[in-house]
Amino acid sequence: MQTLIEINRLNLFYSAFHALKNVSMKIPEKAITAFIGPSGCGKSTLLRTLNRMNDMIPGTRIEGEIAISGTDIYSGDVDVETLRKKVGMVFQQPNPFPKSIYDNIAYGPRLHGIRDRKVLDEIVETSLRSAVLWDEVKDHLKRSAFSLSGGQQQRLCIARALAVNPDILLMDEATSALDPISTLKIEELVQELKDRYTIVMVTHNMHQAARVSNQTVFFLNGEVIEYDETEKLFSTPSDQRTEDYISGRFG
Ligand SMILES: Nc1ncnc2c1ncn2[C@@H]1O[C@H](COP(=O)(O)OP(=O)(O)OP(=O)(O)O)[C@@H](O)[C@H]1O
Repeated sequence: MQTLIEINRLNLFYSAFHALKNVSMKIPEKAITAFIGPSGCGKSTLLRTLNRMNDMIPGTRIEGEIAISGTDIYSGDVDVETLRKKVGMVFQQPNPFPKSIYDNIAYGPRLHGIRDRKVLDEIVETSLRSAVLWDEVKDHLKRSAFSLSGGQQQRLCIARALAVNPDILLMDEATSALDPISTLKIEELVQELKDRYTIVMVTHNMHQAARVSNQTVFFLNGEVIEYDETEKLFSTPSDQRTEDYISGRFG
């Protein structure tokens, strides 16, 4: 598999607190990479570095390099808005805007200057289809996004992220607030999306990582202990600490 994201000796500090320690890894293109590890080990922090969401947290300092398609995203000439268009994000709690279903999806494209109604209609339909939500909402596009169930809202947020045509989709525990059936739907959706997008997901659920991802990264106390093909990491991990974690001996 081709590498899309390359992280090299990354260190991240929240003021004096050293949250990521010398992290290096390669994230393959058009595949699903899962971050696992106990609470507070740095999974979300690393995820947020990939579209520079940590820039918004005062006191955050970064050393090292993250290259996407060979470009260092922390170098001076990178435009953060363009980066975030290419690297979309979905959060733990579905967070639709207080707008209609249609306007949630059209929001990003409009922000990027698309005004033509026909073009917007097409983007709305394609994005909702990609998020396997179209059939459920096509007759009520003017309704508030809040009229949808939690699982539907999360698929709407995925559709909203897809509407600006990203290459990468970051998912931060995107199913942990959902019921098992909605979770399964999102897992199936993610499997479909991986043919077109590079997906990086943080999950607390090891079974989910094992079911869904191609590559798994195990974190402990801000360090990457190991990363490998998911099947290999869960069947024959190389580090005793990974073995202990996946067999439930700690964490
Ligand atoms: N904005 C912040 N300011 C200071 N410390 C932070 C901040 N965000 C996270 N941390 C600390 O950095 C460490 C890593 O946090 P992070 O949220 O990345 O872990 P995580 O593995 O995603 O945890 P969880 O699984 O509980 O979400 C934790 O010790 C956390 O308290």
